[in-house]
Amino acid sequence: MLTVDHVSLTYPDGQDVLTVLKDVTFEVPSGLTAVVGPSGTGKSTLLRVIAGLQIADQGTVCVGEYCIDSSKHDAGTAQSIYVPQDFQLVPFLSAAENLQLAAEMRGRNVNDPEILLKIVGLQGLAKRVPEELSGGQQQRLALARALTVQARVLLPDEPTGSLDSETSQGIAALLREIAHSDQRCVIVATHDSALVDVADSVLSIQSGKVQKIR
Ligand SMILES: Nc1ncnc2c1ncn2[C@@H]1O[C@H](COP(=O)(O)OP(=O)(O)OP(=O)(O)O)[C@@H](O)[C@H]1O
Repeated sequence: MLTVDHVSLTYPDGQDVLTVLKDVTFEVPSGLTAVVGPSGTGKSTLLRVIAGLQIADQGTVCVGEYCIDSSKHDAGTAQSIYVPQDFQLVPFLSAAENLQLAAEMRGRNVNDPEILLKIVGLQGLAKRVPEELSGGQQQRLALARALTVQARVLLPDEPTGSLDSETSQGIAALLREIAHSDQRCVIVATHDSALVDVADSVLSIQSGKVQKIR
C-alpha cells in the first residue's frame, strides 16, 4: 500500500551535513508496522517524510497512486496523517471540538463525534478538555482526530512513549484494531516492546538504512 522509493534526507549540521535517510527503499502493506532503532536514528524523520511534513532531498513516497515526489517539492498529495508525540490537542477545546476542528481543517465534517470516540474507547468523554483526560486518553483522542480525515496511512510517533505498561498494551491493541478493521497502514515509531510484539511487521532504522526485520 505504501512505497518509499530511493529516499534520502540530510540535515545541516554546522559546517557539515547529517545524513538521516540514505537511499531508503521499502514497501509497507496494510496492518500495523513498528519502526524501531536507537534514539536519534531518524524514526520521527521517516514518519514526517511519509506524511509530507518534510520533503526529502530525493526520492518518492506513494500511497496507492498518490505520490510525493521530492524533486517537485510538493506534498500536496500526501495521504498520510502524522500523530505527534505530544498529541498537539487544542487545550481549550473539548474532545468533540478537537475532532471537529481537525475535520474542518481538511474540509470535512464530523456528524457524530461519539461514534469516533467510541472507536477509540472514549465514549461519554466528548465534553472534556484535554487536561481532564489521562495521558492514555489523550493519546486515544489524538488517534480519533487522525481518523476524522479517513487517511489510508496513520503515523503515530511513539504513541506509548509516556504511558505505563497496562495503558500501553491497550493503545497497542487499539492501533492493531484500527489497522485491521479498515485495511489501513498504521506505522508507529517506537521503543516499546508491547507495540513491537503485536506489530504485523517491523522495520529497523540504523545508520540511514531501513531494514525489514519481521
Ligand atoms: N530539524 C532538524 N535539524 C537538524 N537535525 C535534526 C532536525 N531534526 C532532527 N534532527 C536530527 O536528526 C536525527 C534524527 O532525528 P529523529 O528525531 O528523526 O530521530 P528518532 O529516531 O525519532 O529519535 P527518538 O527515538 O529520540 O525520538 C537526530 O540526530 C536529530 O538530532
